[in-house]
Amino acid sequence: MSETHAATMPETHEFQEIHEIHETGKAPVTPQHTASTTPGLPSRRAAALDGADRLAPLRGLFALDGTVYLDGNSLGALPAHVPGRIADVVTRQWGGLRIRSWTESGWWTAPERIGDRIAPLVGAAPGQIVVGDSTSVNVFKAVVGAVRLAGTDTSRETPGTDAPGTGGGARTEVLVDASTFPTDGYIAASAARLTGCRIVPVDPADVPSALGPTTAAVLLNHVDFRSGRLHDLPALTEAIHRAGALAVWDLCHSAGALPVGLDAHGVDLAVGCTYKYLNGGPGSPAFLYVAERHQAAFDSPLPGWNSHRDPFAMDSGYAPADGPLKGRVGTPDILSMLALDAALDVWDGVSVDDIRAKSLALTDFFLECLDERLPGGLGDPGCPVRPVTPREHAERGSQIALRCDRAPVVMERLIARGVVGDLRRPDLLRFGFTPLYTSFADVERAAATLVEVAAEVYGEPSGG
Ligand SMILES: Cc1ncc(COP(=O)(O)O)c(C=O)c1O
Ligand SMILES: Nc1c(O)cccc1C(=O)C[C@H](N)C(=O)O
Repeated sequence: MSETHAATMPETHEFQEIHEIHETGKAPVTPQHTASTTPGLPSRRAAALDGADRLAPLRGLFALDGTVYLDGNSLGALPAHVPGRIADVVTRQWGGLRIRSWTESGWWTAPERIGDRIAPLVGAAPGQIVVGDSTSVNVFKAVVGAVRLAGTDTSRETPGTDAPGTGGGARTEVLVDASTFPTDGYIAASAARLTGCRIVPVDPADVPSALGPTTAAVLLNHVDFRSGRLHDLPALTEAIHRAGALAVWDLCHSAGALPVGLDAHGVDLAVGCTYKYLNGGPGSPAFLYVAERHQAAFDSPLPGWNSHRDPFAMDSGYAPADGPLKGRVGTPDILSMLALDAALDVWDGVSVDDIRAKSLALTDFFLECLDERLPGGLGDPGCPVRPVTPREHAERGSQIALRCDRAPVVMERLIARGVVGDLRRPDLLRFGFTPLYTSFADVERAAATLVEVAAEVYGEPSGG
């Protein structure tokens, strides 16, 4: 749990102090901050960048304090209107309408309705995304579903009865990103065992050479959760298809952060969480995309009653619904789902291309500020932090990860000074940049505080 602890919010007095700096432009003088280099006011450059930023007004839609919040790649900030909407769901819909809300408040159809709201953000036409369950559960549905679509699930009671059957049992490998977020690796390994496949961990760059006639499916992360590296979804999907296999993408770190183009690039299945860049709240439900062309043959390994063609027939025999509804399982978590529904309102009229442009400008500016302010710059051999996120825009997600051998103490002190990133053990500092609410002034303050903390920590005997 130490990562979670490292991301704990500052104590109240620290909040107040930072708030004061922000509001008055003057750093309060305390023993800890006497020699602070934290700029009171943004530089002209940061102010100009903020002045020219057409997404800047969206910041006002979020409940933010004086903290610089750079952890939206783990848990997005709260859109300010969500508590009111949830209060209405609880008191009027649940409290007043009670069971009538399943129909009158649209509860029953929320998974596919909200899926259609997420669709344009990931480049999907309506009718292909369903919201519900966790990302982990959706990885299971997608990987087993992909292997079945490849026609190679050797463990099925009636093999080949309703799958296209392109492999005739020959496609027995599932390739998985070797540096994947752990849950994907665990679940894919279990999915492979259950379908009579073998799991093959592979570096995403080596996927083209690892593909072959035995590959059934490939599970990849669009953006690596540690390094922030963006993988080439169009090229990898194409290579996977050339080998006759199916591409399953985990979009947790790209949905809401950059254009994905699911339909345009012919992705087969995809999953993603909604609590990072989509700001759906802690534990908000994940989403599952099944490309329209696969929906008829998609055979969910979790065919719960909510995916039945006529759930209230309470039939003992299973007959799947059409379209994305096949991805549903059991009763949706309505409170979380409707918090997400409300949170998605901030996207009305927002272009994902604008989000991407700002994301790259924010991460460029962060690196630029560090380069200017760290003695010798980021390239100096003695520099205490080294970027592991690629500099090339085409390979960068919306976070910057810095390797730092004293990362735990550096992140603890950053958080104590109101700059919230997170730690991935043993030596990674992660900073996520959510273009909807992060300003260039925030970025500058984060960089200045990091320079200040690094000077302090590296001026002390190690172990401190
Ligand atoms: C790439 C990736 N996949 C999956 C998950 C986890 O999914 P779940 O929603 O099941 O906790 C995360 C983050 O928690 C993630 O970063
Ligand atoms: N899902 C999380 C949670 O329930 C608790 C703490 C962190 C998370 C995360 O999302 C971690 C995140 N996927 C990561 O990139 O590290």
